[in-house]
Amino acid sequence: MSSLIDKYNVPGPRYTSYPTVPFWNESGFTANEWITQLSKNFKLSNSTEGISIYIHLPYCESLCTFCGCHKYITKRHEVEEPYIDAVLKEWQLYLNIFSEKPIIKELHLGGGTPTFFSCNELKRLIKGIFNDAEKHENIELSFEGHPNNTTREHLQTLYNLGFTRVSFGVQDYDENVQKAIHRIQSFDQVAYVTETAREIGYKSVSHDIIYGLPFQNTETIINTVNKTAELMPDRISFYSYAHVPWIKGNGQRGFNEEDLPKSEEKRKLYELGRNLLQEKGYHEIGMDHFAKESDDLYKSFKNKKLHRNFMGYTAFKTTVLIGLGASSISDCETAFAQNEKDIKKYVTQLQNNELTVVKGHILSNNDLILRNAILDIICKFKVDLTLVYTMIPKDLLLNRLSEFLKDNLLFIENDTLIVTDLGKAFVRNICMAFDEYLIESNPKNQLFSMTI
Ligand SMILES: C=Cc1c2[nH]c(c1C)Cc1[nH]c(c(CCC(=O)O)c1C)Cc1[nH]c(c(C)c1CCC(=O)O)Cc1[nH]c(c(C)c1C=C)C2
Ligand SMILES: C[C@H]1O[C@@H](n2cnc3c(N)ncnc32)[C@H](O)[C@@H]1O
Ligand code: MET
Ligand code: SF4
Repeated sequence: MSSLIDKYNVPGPRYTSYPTVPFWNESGFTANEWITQLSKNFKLSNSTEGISIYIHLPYCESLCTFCGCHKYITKRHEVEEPYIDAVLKEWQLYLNIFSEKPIIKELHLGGGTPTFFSCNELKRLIKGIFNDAEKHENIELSFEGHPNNTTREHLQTLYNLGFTRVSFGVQDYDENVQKAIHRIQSFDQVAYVTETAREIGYKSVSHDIIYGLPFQNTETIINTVNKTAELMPDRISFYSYAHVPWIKGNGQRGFNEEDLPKSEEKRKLYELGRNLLQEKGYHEIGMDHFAKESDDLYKSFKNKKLHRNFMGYTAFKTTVLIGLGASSISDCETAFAQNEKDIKKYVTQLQNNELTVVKGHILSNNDLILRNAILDIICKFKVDLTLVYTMIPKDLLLNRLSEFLKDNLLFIENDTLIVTDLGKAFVRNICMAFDEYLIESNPKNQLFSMTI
Protein backbone atom coordinates (compact mmCIF):
# COMPACT_ATOMS: atom_id res chain seq x y z
CA MET A 1 0.00 0.00 0.00
CA SER A 2 2.71 2.50 0.94
CA SER A 3 4.30 2.14 -2.48
CA LEU A 4 0.93 2.88 -4.12
CA ILE A 5 0.67 6.04 -2.05
CA ASP A 6 4.15 7.24 -3.03
CA LYS A 7 3.33 6.45 -6.62
CA TYR A 8 -0.06 8.15 -6.82
CA ASN A 9 0.23 11.09 -4.42
CA VAL A 10 0.48 13.86 -7.01
CA PRO A 11 -1.30 17.20 -7.40
CA GLY A 12 -4.74 16.59 -8.88
CA PRO A 13 -8.14 18.26 -9.32
CA ARG A 14 -11.27 17.31 -7.39
CA TYR A 15 -13.27 17.40 -10.63
CA THR A 16 -16.16 19.57 -9.50
CA SER A 17 -16.04 20.54 -13.18
CA TYR A 18 -14.47 19.33 -16.43
CA PRO A 19 -12.57 21.09 -17.82
CA THR A 20 -11.30 22.23 -14.39
CA VAL A 21 -11.27 25.97 -13.73
CA PRO A 22 -7.57 26.61 -14.57
CA PHE A 23 -8.18 25.35 -18.13
CA TRP A 24 -11.25 27.35 -19.05
CA ASN A 25 -11.00 29.21 -22.35
CA GLU A 26 -11.06 32.62 -20.74
CA SER A 27 -9.94 34.75 -23.65
CA GLY A 28 -12.68 33.58 -25.98
CA PHE A 29 -15.43 33.84 -23.39
CA THR A 30 -17.93 36.67 -22.91
CA ALA A 31 -21.02 37.15 -20.74
CA ASN A 32 -23.08 37.30 -23.94
CA GLU A 33 -21.97 33.86 -24.99
CA TRP A 34 -22.85 32.57 -21.54
CA ILE A 35 -26.33 34.07 -21.86
CA THR A 36 -26.81 32.48 -25.30
CA GLN A 37 -25.86 29.01 -24.04
CA LEU A 38 -27.88 29.41 -20.87
CA SER A 39 -31.04 30.59 -22.66
CA LYS A 40 -30.92 27.64 -25.01
CA ASN A 41 -30.45 25.03 -22.28
CA PHE A 42 -32.92 26.67 -19.93
CA LYS A 43 -35.61 26.45 -22.61
CA LEU A 44 -34.83 22.78 -23.20
CA SER A 45 -34.86 21.71 -19.56
CA ASN A 46 -36.82 24.03 -17.25
CA SER A 47 -40.26 22.52 -17.73
CA THR A 48 -39.06 18.91 -17.48
CA GLU A 49 -36.27 19.08 -14.86
CA GLY A 50 -36.39 22.50 -13.23
CA ILE A 51 -33.19 24.32 -12.28
CA SER A 52 -30.77 24.37 -9.34
CA ILE A 53 -29.57 27.47 -7.54
CA TYR A 54 -26.43 27.90 -5.45
CA ILE A 55 -26.12 31.07 -3.40
CA HIS A 56 -22.71 31.95 -2.00
CA LEU A 57 -22.85 33.86 1.30
CA PRO A 58 -19.18 34.68 1.82
CA TYR A 59 -18.91 36.11 5.35
CA CYS A 60 -17.54 34.53 8.52
CA GLU A 61 -16.87 36.11 11.91
CA SER A 62 -13.66 34.22 12.54
CA LEU A 63 -11.01 32.67 10.27
CA CYS A 64 -10.43 28.92 10.34
CA THR A 65 -6.86 28.55 9.10
CA PHE A 66 -7.45 25.28 7.17
CA CYS A 67 -10.28 26.69 5.07
CA GLY A 68 -10.04 26.67 1.27
CA CYS A 69 -13.39 28.35 0.63
CA HIS A 70 -13.91 31.84 -0.71
CA LYS A 71 -14.82 34.03 2.28
CA TYR A 72 -14.32 37.38 3.94
CA ILE A 73 -13.83 37.68 7.71
CA THR A 74 -15.70 40.46 9.48
CA LYS A 75 -17.80 41.17 12.54
CA ARG A 76 -19.55 44.08 10.84
CA HIS A 77 -23.02 42.80 10.13
CA GLU A 78 -23.88 45.95 8.15
CA VAL A 79 -22.45 44.03 5.16
CA GLU A 80 -25.50 41.76 5.09
CA GLU A 81 -28.08 44.10 3.61
CA PRO A 82 -26.17 45.40 0.56
CA TYR A 83 -24.95 41.87 -0.19
CA ILE A 84 -28.47 40.39 -0.20
CA ASP A 85 -29.61 43.35 -2.33
CA ALA A 86 -26.90 42.48 -4.86
CA VAL A 87 -27.83 38.78 -4.95
CA LEU A 88 -31.50 39.65 -5.51
CA LYS A 89 -30.51 42.09 -8.25
CA GLU A 90 -28.45 39.33 -9.89
CA TRP A 91 -31.46 37.00 -9.74
CA GLN A 92 -33.58 39.73 -11.35
CA LEU A 93 -31.09 39.94 -14.24
CA TYR A 94 -31.38 36.18 -14.73
CA LEU A 95 -35.17 36.35 -14.65
CA ASN A 96 -34.97 38.85 -17.52
CA ILE A 97 -32.97 36.30 -19.53
CA PHE A 98 -35.31 33.36 -18.91
CA SER A 99 -38.10 32.75 -21.41
CA GLU A 100 -40.50 31.50 -18.75
CA LYS A 101 -40.88 31.27 -14.97
CA PRO A 102 -38.07 29.12 -13.57
CA ILE A 103 -39.06 26.00 -11.66
CA ILE A 104 -36.69 25.59 -8.74
CA LYS A 105 -35.72 21.98 -8.06
CA GLU A 106 -32.80 22.55 -5.72
CA LEU A 107 -31.50 25.54 -3.80
CA HIS A 108 -28.39 25.52 -1.62
CA LEU A 109 -26.96 28.26 0.59
CA GLY A 110 -23.21 27.84 0.97
CA GLY A 111 -20.31 29.90 2.12
CA GLY A 112 -18.61 31.31 4.03
CA THR A 113 -21.29 31.04 6.64
CA PRO A 114 -24.97 31.40 5.75
CA THR A 115 -25.78 31.54 9.49
CA PHE A 116 -23.64 34.71 9.73
CA PHE A 117 -26.75 36.40 8.32
CA SER A 118 -29.75 37.42 10.42
CA CYS A 119 -33.02 35.54 10.06
CA ASN A 120 -34.61 38.64 8.54
CA GLU A 121 -32.02 38.94 5.80
CA LEU A 122 -32.22 35.21 5.02
CA LYS A 123 -36.00 35.46 4.85
CA ARG A 124 -35.78 38.47 2.54
CA LEU A 125 -33.37 36.56 0.31
CA ILE A 126 -35.46 33.39 -0.03
CA LYS A 127 -38.76 35.23 -0.42
CA GLY A 128 -37.12 37.41 -3.09
CA ILE A 129 -35.91 34.35 -4.99
CA PHE A 130 -39.31 32.64 -4.92
CA ASN A 131 -41.24 35.77 -5.79
CA ASP A 132 -40.95 35.13 -9.51
CA ALA A 133 -40.33 31.40 -9.54
CA GLU A 134 -42.23 28.19 -9.10
CA LYS A 135 -41.36 25.39 -6.74
CA HIS A 136 -40.78 21.93 -8.18
CA GLU A 137 -43.03 19.35 -6.50
CA ASN A 138 -39.90 17.63 -5.12
CA ILE A 139 -37.97 20.78 -4.29
CA GLU A 140 -34.93 20.38 -2.01
CA LEU A 141 -33.63 23.33 0.00
CA SER A 142 -30.43 23.03 1.99
CA PHE A 143 -27.89 25.20 3.77
CA GLU A 144 -24.53 25.12 5.53
CA GLY A 145 -24.60 26.12 9.19
CA HIS A 146 -21.76 26.90 11.56
CA PRO A 147 -22.50 25.10 14.85
CA ASN A 148 -21.17 28.09 16.81
CA ASN A 149 -23.63 30.59 15.41
CA THR A 150 -26.64 28.58 14.19
CA THR A 151 -29.57 29.48 16.44
CA ARG A 152 -32.89 27.75 16.96
CA GLU A 153 -34.41 30.79 15.29
CA HIS A 154 -32.21 30.24 12.18
CA LEU A 155 -33.25 26.60 11.99
CA GLN A 156 -36.94 27.40 12.49
CA THR A 157 -36.99 30.37 10.07
CA LEU A 158 -35.31 28.38 7.30
CA TYR A 159 -37.52 25.34 7.97
CA ASN A 160 -40.60 27.54 7.67
CA LEU A 161 -39.25 28.70 4.30
CA GLY A 162 -39.03 25.06 3.15
CA PHE A 163 -35.46 24.02 4.08
CA THR A 164 -35.23 20.34 5.06
CA ARG A 165 -31.49 19.68 4.85
CA VAL A 166 -28.64 21.20 6.78
CA SER A 167 -24.93 20.47 6.95
CA PHE A 168 -22.73 21.56 9.82
CA GLY A 169 -18.98 22.08 9.75
CA VAL A 170 -17.53 19.92 12.51
CA GLN A 171 -13.97 19.34 11.19
CA ASP A 172 -12.42 17.80 14.36
CA TYR A 173 -13.19 17.49 18.08
CA ASP A 174 -9.62 17.33 19.40
CA GLU A 175 -8.55 20.35 21.45
CA ASN A 176 -5.04 20.60 19.99
CA VAL A 177 -6.29 20.25 16.45
CA GLN A 178 -9.00 22.85 17.08
CA LYS A 179 -6.39 25.28 18.44
CA ALA A 180 -4.15 24.72 15.42
CA ILE A 181 -6.96 25.38 12.94
CA HIS A 182 -8.27 28.31 14.98
CA ARG A 183 -11.70 26.82 15.43
CA ILE A 184 -12.80 26.07 18.96
CA GLN A 185 -16.10 24.25 18.96
CA SER A 186 -17.57 21.95 21.58
CA PHE A 187 -19.32 18.62 21.13
CA ASP A 188 -22.25 20.02 23.14
CA GLN A 189 -22.72 22.84 20.65
CA VAL A 190 -22.75 20.41 17.69
CA ALA A 191 -25.13 18.12 19.59
CA TYR A 192 -27.43 21.06 20.33
CA VAL A 193 -27.75 22.22 16.70
CA THR A 194 -28.06 18.64 15.43
CA GLU A 195 -30.80 17.73 17.87
CA THR A 196 -32.62 21.03 17.43
CA ALA A 197 -32.66 20.54 13.65
CA ARG A 198 -34.15 17.05 14.11
CA GLU A 199 -36.72 18.29 16.59
CA ILE A 200 -37.85 21.01 14.17
CA GLY A 201 -38.29 18.43 11.43
CA TYR A 202 -35.21 18.53 9.18
CA LYS A 203 -35.07 15.25 7.28
CA SER A 204 -31.31 15.23 6.68
CA VAL A 205 -28.52 16.51 8.91
CA SER A 206 -24.99 16.23 7.62
CA HIS A 207 -21.60 16.72 9.32
CA ASP A 208 -18.32 17.69 7.62
CA ILE A 209 -15.16 16.24 9.10
CA ILE A 210 -11.61 16.39 7.72
CA TYR A 211 -8.57 14.12 7.86
CA GLY A 212 -5.03 15.37 7.32
CA LEU A 213 -5.29 18.40 9.62
CA PRO A 214 -2.31 19.44 11.81
CA PHE A 215 -1.75 17.32 14.94
CA GLN A 216 -4.26 14.66 13.92
CA ASN A 217 -3.27 11.08 14.70
CA THR A 218 -5.05 7.73 14.89
CA GLU A 219 -6.34 8.51 18.37
CA THR A 220 -7.86 11.88 17.47
CA ILE A 221 -9.49 10.47 14.33
CA ILE A 222 -11.07 7.59 16.27
CA ASN A 223 -12.37 10.09 18.81
CA THR A 224 -13.77 12.47 16.19
CA VAL A 225 -15.43 9.71 14.17
CA ASN A 226 -16.92 8.12 17.30
CA LYS A 227 -18.32 11.42 18.52
CA THR A 228 -19.68 12.17 15.06
CA ALA A 229 -21.41 8.78 14.85
CA GLU A 230 -22.86 9.30 18.33
CA LEU A 231 -25.03 12.09 16.92
CA MET A 232 -26.04 9.88 13.97
CA PRO A 233 -25.97 12.42 11.12
CA ASP A 234 -27.66 11.11 7.96
CA ARG A 235 -24.62 12.00 5.87
CA ILE A 236 -20.99 12.54 6.63
CA SER A 237 -18.47 14.26 4.39
CA PHE A 238 -15.05 12.92 5.29
CA TYR A 239 -12.79 15.30 3.39
CA SER A 240 -9.14 15.02 2.66
CA TYR A 241 -7.47 18.22 3.84
CA ALA A 242 -6.57 20.22 0.72
CA HIS A 243 -3.40 22.18 1.37
CA VAL A 244 -3.41 25.05 -1.10
CA PRO A 245 -1.64 27.98 0.61
CA TRP A 246 -0.85 29.53 -2.78
CA ILE A 247 -4.51 30.43 -3.39
CA LYS A 248 -4.57 34.17 -2.62
CA GLY A 249 -6.43 35.40 0.42
CA ASN A 250 -7.69 32.06 1.69
CA GLY A 251 -5.74 32.52 4.92
CA GLN A 252 -4.32 28.96 5.02
CA ARG A 253 -1.55 29.56 7.53
CA GLY A 254 -1.02 29.63 11.25
CA PHE A 255 0.39 26.14 11.47
CA ASN A 256 3.69 24.62 10.47
CA GLU A 257 3.75 22.29 7.53
CA GLU A 258 5.71 19.79 9.63
CA ASP A 259 2.69 19.43 11.95
CA LEU A 260 0.62 18.02 9.06
CA PRO A 261 0.36 14.21 8.84
CA LYS A 262 2.57 13.01 5.96
CA SER A 263 1.09 11.19 2.97
CA GLU A 264 1.29 7.65 4.29
CA GLU A 265 0.08 8.70 7.73
CA LYS A 266 -2.72 10.71 6.15
CA ARG A 267 -3.75 7.70 4.12
CA LYS A 268 -3.90 5.62 7.31
CA LEU A 269 -6.16 8.20 8.90
CA TYR A 270 -8.52 7.93 5.93
CA GLU A 271 -8.60 4.14 6.07
CA LEU A 272 -9.15 4.14 9.80
CA GLY A 273 -11.97 6.69 9.50
CA ARG A 274 -13.58 4.90 6.57
CA ASN A 275 -13.53 1.51 8.32
CA LEU A 276 -14.99 2.98 11.49
CA LEU A 277 -17.71 4.77 9.52
CA GLN A 278 -18.56 1.55 7.71
CA GLU A 279 -18.75 -0.32 11.03
CA LYS A 280 -21.21 2.33 12.20
CA GLY A 281 -23.46 1.71 9.20
CA TYR A 282 -22.33 4.41 6.79
CA HIS A 283 -21.73 3.60 3.10
CA GLU A 284 -19.08 5.25 0.95
CA ILE A 285 -21.16 6.67 -1.89
CA GLY A 286 -18.49 8.70 -3.68
CA MET A 287 -15.31 10.65 -3.25
CA ASP A 288 -15.24 11.85 0.42
CA HIS A 289 -18.92 11.07 1.02
CA PHE A 290 -20.69 8.63 3.33
CA ALA A 291 -24.41 8.16 3.94
CA LYS A 292 -26.78 6.02 5.95
CA GLU A 293 -28.91 3.57 4.00
CA SER A 294 -32.03 5.60 4.78
CA ASP A 295 -30.59 8.75 3.19
CA ASP A 296 -31.64 9.88 -0.31
CA LEU A 297 -28.03 10.21 -1.42
CA TYR A 298 -27.45 6.52 -0.72
CA LYS A 299 -30.62 5.56 -2.57
CA SER A 300 -29.54 7.72 -5.47
CA PHE A 301 -26.12 6.06 -5.53
CA LYS A 302 -27.78 2.64 -5.56
CA ASN A 303 -30.11 3.70 -8.39
CA LYS A 304 -27.16 5.17 -10.33
CA LYS A 305 -28.76 8.61 -10.25
CA LEU A 306 -26.03 10.32 -8.26
CA HIS A 307 -24.64 13.49 -9.81
CA ARG A 308 -21.78 15.81 -8.92
CA ASN A 309 -21.66 19.55 -9.45
CA PHE A 310 -20.14 22.59 -7.75
CA MET A 311 -22.40 21.99 -4.75
CA GLY A 312 -20.93 18.50 -4.24
CA TYR A 313 -22.91 15.32 -4.81
CA THR A 314 -26.64 15.65 -5.44
CA ALA A 315 -29.41 13.09 -5.69
CA PHE A 316 -30.68 14.43 -9.03
CA LYS A 317 -29.28 16.29 -11.94
CA THR A 318 -30.62 19.45 -13.49
CA THR A 319 -29.11 20.75 -16.73
CA VAL A 320 -29.05 24.30 -15.41
CA LEU A 321 -27.34 25.38 -12.19
CA ILE A 322 -27.34 29.11 -11.48
CA GLY A 323 -24.63 30.28 -9.07
CA LEU A 324 -25.52 33.57 -7.39
CA GLY A 325 -23.14 35.61 -5.24
CA ALA A 326 -19.45 36.52 -5.33
CA SER A 327 -17.20 33.79 -6.84
CA SER A 328 -20.13 31.47 -7.61
CA ILE A 329 -20.00 29.21 -10.64
CA SER A 330 -22.94 28.52 -12.94
CA ASP A 331 -23.27 25.54 -15.23
CA CYS A 332 -25.69 24.96 -18.11
CA GLU A 333 -24.15 21.71 -19.38
CA THR A 334 -22.60 23.28 -22.48
CA ALA A 335 -20.99 26.20 -20.63
CA PHE A 336 -19.61 27.27 -17.23
CA ALA A 337 -19.42 30.84 -15.92
CA GLN A 338 -17.82 32.24 -12.77
CA ASN A 339 -18.75 35.48 -11.00
CA GLU A 340 -16.43 38.19 -9.78
CA LYS A 341 -14.68 37.06 -6.58
CA ASP A 342 -14.08 40.48 -5.08
CA ILE A 343 -17.16 41.19 -2.95
CA LYS A 344 -16.99 44.99 -3.31
CA LYS A 345 -16.71 44.75 -7.09
CA TYR A 346 -19.49 42.16 -7.18
CA VAL A 347 -21.85 44.41 -5.20
CA THR A 348 -20.97 47.58 -7.13
CA GLN A 349 -21.39 45.98 -10.52
CA LEU A 350 -24.83 44.70 -9.59
CA GLN A 351 -25.80 48.11 -8.31
CA ASN A 352 -25.11 49.12 -11.92
CA ASN A 353 -27.39 46.34 -13.19
CA GLU A 354 -24.65 44.20 -14.74
CA LEU A 355 -23.98 40.48 -14.40
CA THR A 356 -20.46 39.98 -13.02
CA VAL A 357 -19.34 36.97 -15.09
CA VAL A 358 -15.53 37.19 -15.20
CA LYS A 359 -14.59 33.90 -16.77
CA GLY A 360 -16.08 30.78 -18.23
CA HIS A 361 -15.85 28.02 -20.75
CA ILE A 362 -17.93 26.78 -23.66
CA LEU A 363 -17.72 22.99 -23.84
CA SER A 364 -16.86 21.39 -27.16
CA ASN A 365 -18.32 17.99 -28.08
CA ASN A 366 -15.07 16.42 -26.98
CA ASP A 367 -15.25 18.22 -23.63
CA LEU A 368 -18.78 16.91 -23.16
CA ILE A 369 -17.77 13.30 -23.82
CA LEU A 370 -14.89 13.50 -21.34
CA ARG A 371 -16.95 15.42 -18.80
CA ASN A 372 -19.57 12.66 -18.80
CA ALA A 373 -16.90 9.98 -18.52
CA ILE A 374 -15.30 11.70 -15.51
CA LEU A 375 -18.73 12.19 -13.91
CA ASP A 376 -19.46 8.48 -14.31
CA ILE A 377 -16.16 7.57 -12.68
CA ILE A 378 -16.74 9.76 -9.61
CA CYS A 379 -20.47 9.09 -9.28
CA LYS A 380 -20.71 5.42 -10.28
CA PHE A 381 -17.10 4.16 -10.09
CA LYS A 382 -17.82 2.81 -13.58
CA VAL A 383 -17.75 4.11 -17.16
CA ASP A 384 -18.60 2.86 -20.65
CA LEU A 385 -15.54 3.65 -22.77
CA THR A 386 -17.08 3.30 -26.24
CA LEU A 387 -17.64 7.02 -26.72
CA VAL A 388 -14.36 7.93 -25.06
CA TYR A 389 -12.49 5.85 -27.67
CA THR A 390 -13.82 8.19 -30.39
CA MET A 391 -11.86 10.93 -28.64
CA ILE A 392 -8.87 9.25 -27.10
CA PRO A 393 -7.74 6.30 -29.27
CA LYS A 394 -8.17 2.97 -27.47
CA ASP A 395 -4.44 2.16 -27.49
CA LEU A 396 -3.53 5.51 -26.03
CA LEU A 397 -6.16 5.32 -23.29
CA LEU A 398 -5.21 1.75 -22.36
CA ASN A 399 -1.63 2.87 -22.21
CA ARG A 400 -2.57 5.69 -19.82
CA LEU A 401 -4.53 3.22 -17.68
CA SER A 402 -1.92 0.46 -17.74
CA GLU A 403 -0.37 1.23 -14.34
CA PHE A 404 -3.82 1.33 -12.70
CA LEU A 405 -4.64 -2.00 -14.33
CA LYS A 406 -1.37 -3.49 -13.08
CA ASP A 407 -1.96 -2.18 -9.56
CA ASN A 408 -5.54 -3.54 -9.49
CA LEU A 409 -7.12 -0.13 -9.11
CA LEU A 410 -9.49 -0.89 -11.98
CA PHE A 411 -10.39 -3.49 -14.58
CA ILE A 412 -11.98 -3.31 -18.02
CA GLU A 413 -14.70 -5.69 -19.17
CA ASN A 414 -16.56 -5.36 -22.50
CA ASP A 415 -15.21 -1.83 -22.91
CA THR A 416 -16.53 -0.82 -19.48
CA LEU A 417 -14.05 0.47 -16.91
CA ILE A 418 -14.81 -0.56 -13.32
CA VAL A 419 -13.00 0.94 -10.33
CA THR A 420 -12.07 -1.70 -7.72
CA ASP A 421 -12.48 -1.14 -3.96
CA LEU A 422 -8.76 -0.51 -3.76
CA GLY A 423 -9.04 1.96 -6.63
CA LYS A 424 -11.77 4.05 -4.96
CA ALA A 425 -9.15 5.92 -2.96
CA PHE A 426 -7.32 6.83 -6.18
CA VAL A 427 -10.33 7.93 -8.17
CA ARG A 428 -8.93 11.44 -8.73
CA ASN A 429 -5.82 9.87 -10.29
CA ILE A 430 -7.96 7.69 -12.56
CA CYS A 431 -9.94 10.74 -13.75
CA MET A 432 -6.66 12.44 -14.61
CA ALA A 433 -6.08 9.85 -17.36
CA PHE A 434 -9.16 11.31 -19.10
CA ASP A 435 -8.20 14.95 -18.54
CA GLU A 436 -6.88 16.03 -21.94
CA TYR A 437 -6.18 19.59 -20.76
CA LEU A 438 -4.10 18.51 -17.80
CA ILE A 439 -2.13 16.00 -19.84
CA GLU A 440 -1.45 18.43 -22.67
CA SER A 441 -0.47 21.33 -20.45
CA ASN A 442 1.85 19.47 -18.08
CA PRO A 443 1.59 22.42 -15.64
CA LYS A 444 4.77 23.83 -14.12
CA ASN A 445 3.12 25.62 -11.21
CA GLN A 446 1.08 23.61 -8.74
CA LEU A 447 -2.62 24.22 -9.50
CA PHE A 448 -4.26 21.54 -7.39
CA SER A 449 -3.93 19.94 -3.97
CA MET A 450 -2.30 16.50 -3.59
CA THR A 451 -4.57 13.55 -4.36
CA ILE A 452 -3.85 11.67 -1.11
C1 LIG B 1 -17.96 25.69 0.73
C2 LIG B 1 -17.06 26.00 -0.20
C3 LIG B 1 -16.90 25.23 -1.44
C4 LIG B 1 -16.48 23.91 -1.54
N1 LIG B 1 -16.40 23.54 -2.84
C5 LIG B 1 -16.76 24.57 -3.62
C6 LIG B 1 -17.13 25.65 -2.76
C7 LIG B 1 -17.66 26.96 -3.18
C8 LIG B 1 -16.78 24.54 -5.10
C9 LIG B 1 -15.42 24.35 -5.69
N2 LIG B 1 -14.44 23.53 -5.23
C10 LIG B 1 -13.36 23.59 -6.09
C11 LIG B 1 -13.65 24.45 -7.12
C12 LIG B 1 -12.73 24.75 -8.27
C13 LIG B 1 -13.10 24.00 -9.51
C14 LIG B 1 -12.42 22.69 -9.77
O1 LIG B 1 -11.29 22.44 -9.32
O2 LIG B 1 -13.01 21.87 -10.49
C15 LIG B 1 -14.95 24.94 -6.89
C16 LIG B 1 -15.71 25.89 -7.71
C17 LIG B 1 -12.11 22.82 -5.93
C18 LIG B 1 -11.44 23.10 -4.63
N3 LIG B 1 -12.04 22.98 -3.42
C19 LIG B 1 -11.12 23.26 -2.43
C20 LIG B 1 -9.92 23.59 -3.04
C21 LIG B 1 -8.70 23.93 -2.28
C22 LIG B 1 -10.12 23.51 -4.43
C23 LIG B 1 -9.15 23.83 -5.52
C24 LIG B 1 -7.94 22.98 -5.59
C25 LIG B 1 -8.18 21.48 -5.64
O3 LIG B 1 -8.90 20.96 -6.51
O4 LIG B 1 -7.58 20.79 -4.81
C26 LIG B 1 -11.32 23.27 -0.96
C27 LIG B 1 -12.61 22.78 -0.59
N4 LIG B 1 -13.74 23.49 -0.71
C28 LIG B 1 -14.77 22.73 -0.35
C29 LIG B 1 -14.27 21.49 0.02
C30 LIG B 1 -15.08 20.36 0.50
C31 LIG B 1 -12.92 21.54 -0.15
C32 LIG B 1 -11.91 20.50 0.06
C33 LIG B 1 -12.16 19.24 0.34
C34 LIG B 1 -16.17 23.09 -0.37
C1 LIG C 1 -17.76 23.01 3.39
C2 LIG C 1 -16.72 22.16 4.02
O1 LIG C 1 -15.55 22.15 3.25
C3 LIG C 1 -14.51 21.64 4.05
N1 LIG C 1 -13.27 22.33 3.74
C4 LIG C 1 -13.05 23.64 3.68
N2 LIG C 1 -11.76 23.88 3.38
C5 LIG C 1 -11.15 22.68 3.25
C6 LIG C 1 -9.84 22.26 2.93
N3 LIG C 1 -8.85 23.12 2.71
N4 LIG C 1 -9.60 20.94 2.86
C7 LIG C 1 -10.59 20.04 3.10
N5 LIG C 1 -11.84 20.39 3.40
C8 LIG C 1 -12.12 21.70 3.48
C9 LIG C 1 -14.96 21.84 5.51
O2 LIG C 1 -15.20 20.57 6.07
C10 LIG C 1 -16.24 22.61 5.38
O3 LIG C 1 -17.15 22.34 6.41
N1 MET D 1 -18.90 28.07 7.51
C1 MET D 1 -19.57 26.95 8.04
C2 MET D 1 -18.70 26.18 8.99
O1 MET D 1 -17.53 26.27 8.94
C3 MET D 1 -20.06 26.05 6.91
C4 MET D 1 -19.04 25.10 6.35
S1 MET D 1 -17.53 25.86 5.74
C5 MET D 1 -18.07 26.59 4.24
O2 MET D 1 -19.16 25.47 9.85
S1 SF4 E 1 -14.58 26.72 7.62
FE1 SF4 E 1 -16.54 27.78 7.46
S2 SF4 E 1 -16.44 29.25 9.19
FE2 SF4 E 1 -14.39 28.56 8.90
S3 SF4 E 1 -13.48 30.13 7.57
FE3 SF4 E 1 -14.23 28.46 6.25
S4 SF4 E 1 -16.22 29.10 5.64
FE4 SF4 E 1 -15.68 30.35 7.42
